[in-house]
Order: sequence, then C-alpha cells, then structure tokens
Amino acid sequence: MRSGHPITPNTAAESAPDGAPAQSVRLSASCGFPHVGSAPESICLKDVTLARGGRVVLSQISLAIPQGSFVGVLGANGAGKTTLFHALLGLEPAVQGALSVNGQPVRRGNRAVGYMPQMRKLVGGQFTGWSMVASALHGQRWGLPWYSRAGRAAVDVALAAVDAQDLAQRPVSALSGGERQRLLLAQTLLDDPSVLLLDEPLASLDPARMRETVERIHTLARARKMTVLMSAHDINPLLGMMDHVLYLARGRALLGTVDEVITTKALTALYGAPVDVVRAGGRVFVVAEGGGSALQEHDCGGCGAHA
Ligand SMILES: Nc1ncnc2c1ncn2[C@@H]1O[C@H](COP(=O)(O)OP(=O)(O)OP(=O)(O)O)[C@@H](O)[C@H]1O
Repeated sequence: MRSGHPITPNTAAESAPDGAPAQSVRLSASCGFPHVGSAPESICLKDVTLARGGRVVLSQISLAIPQGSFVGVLGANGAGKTTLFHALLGLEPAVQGALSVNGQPVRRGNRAVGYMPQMRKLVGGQFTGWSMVASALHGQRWGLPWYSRAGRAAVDVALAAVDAQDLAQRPVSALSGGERQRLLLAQTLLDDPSVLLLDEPLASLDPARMRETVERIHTLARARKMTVLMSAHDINPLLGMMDHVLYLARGRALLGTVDEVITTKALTALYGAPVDVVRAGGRVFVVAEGGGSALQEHDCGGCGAHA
C-alpha cells in the first residue's frame, strides 16, 4: 500500500471539479448541503478527513448518499475505499469532520450496517456453509454447537436470500470463490441491515460470476431498500446497476451518476492529471497518461504528506 495525500479542496458532488456537472444535486435536509438523488440521505460526510498510519488518505470530503442508492466506490489501490468503509463502521475515527449513518453519528457495532470485508484468503475452511454463516450471528463464536431458534431461522433466511441453500451442508474448503462470496454476503444480511458496505466482493471472480453477483446484490438491495456501497477496481461489471459512482483519487472524492463522473473532463480534474475515459464495445476504460488503467495504478502525486 502506498502513502496518502496532502490536504486538498473537497471535490464531492456539491463542489464538483470543472467538467463534473451535478444536475441531480439537491439540497439535503439533514446533511445541510447539496447531494445527489431525491431520497433522504442514508450516509452523510461533512468535511471529513481520514488518515491511516499518520498519513491523510481522504481530505475534507463532504457528501450525502440517498437511502436505497446503489453506489459503486471506485479508485486505484490505496485510494481510500477500505479506509472510508472502516470510518463508516466506526473503526477509524475521522481526523476531522463528522460521519453519520441513518441520521446518527457512526458507531462501532451498529447492526444497521452490514460489512463484507475483502476476501484475501480462505474463510471458514473446515466448516459447512451453514456453520460459516451462523458464525456471524450476533454474539456467537466459531464452533459453538448451539444456536437459538431465531438465530437458526435467520441463517436459513440469509442463505435463501443469496440462493445458497445448496451450500449449507458443504464444507467451505470445497467451495469455489463465487460460492464463498455468496456465503459472505449471507453473513452480512443476518442483522437485516439498511446499509451494506461491500469491499471488493467481485475480486477473483470471473466476468460471468461478477455480473451474477452484482445482479444478485442489486436485486436484494432493491427488495430490502438497502443502501449499498460496493468497492471495485473495474467499473464494467457495475454498469447499468449503479445509481451513483463515488470515485476516490488523490485524497478527493467525486459523487454523481456514471454520466456525470466517468468523463474525461471530470476525472482529469479529480486526478489533477490527464485521464481518458474510453468507451469501446459496451465497456468503459479509465486510462491514465501513458496508457495504464487509472483504476489499477495509484497516482502518487502529492504522496507523503502527513495528517
Ligand atoms: N493499517 C494501516 N496502517 C497504515 N497505513 C495503512 C493501513 N491500511 C491502509 N493504509 C494506507 O492507507 C491508504 C488507503 O488504504 P485503503 O486500504 O483504504 O485503500 P483502498 O482504496 O481500499 O486500496 P485497495 O484497492 O488496494 O484495497 C494506503 O496508502 C494504505 O497504504
């Protein structure tokens, strides 16, 4: 992971950089500043600065995400996607500013917020699918032999919600990456959250599984009226599903619709360096100067500043 960024002006939707028209911006009731969409906001950031290891990662961000919005969180390695999720979970205090979820200040252990961390290694290898999901029941621990009737029912409902009843009795070690992702998603649903934070749930899936996963999450979110923030390195599997994009780069954030944010002009302004948005074959590519993907490489201009 690379380092953070110097403090830079806020570039969220209400003060988008040149080239980022914010037609859908309206005045938020409780956030107190303009935001995208027409629903009441589910997530508010007011002048928020976040740091990791003493380095500023996101600087003076203000934005509001409406309830029920499906948001793709994009940005290169180290852009601050996980840091933002941790802050919304109450795990990383802000250096400055205020974050709220459903009108309340963020707090650790808020069961209204479901979280699926990045899956970097095998989770729950020796357990069955059912036990792995049950292990996330509130107050439970791995391997406990007994669950309440309500807890068991919640596990069954969560497995059904992600079409994973057939995985319930199979050992997790024998499941594919996509099948394990479904179990992890089921875990996040146990507490019937109103906000889902999904950190790179598409990592290591093939394109067909990526699309299937996005569609499943989208359908679930619509049915349960959940606000979803899903981080990703490729925008393409999310196209047509996102209500909004939250794009992080150089310590700044830009929130809006795909058409507002994913433009050469808007992203060049956000990165502060030439970036091309190229559309080909129904796909979108964000290309940095020199030809590489801007979503794969972290532009470190300004790195090294400390909070
Ligand atoms: N535990 C830590 N201690 C110190 N610095 C950290 C820590 N975790 C992350 N960082 C730094 O914070 C910055 C943001 O990291 P973060 O994980 O939020 O980025 P990300 O956008 O989620 O990246 P990726 O796409 O690679 O997962 C990076 O510069 C990273 O090196």
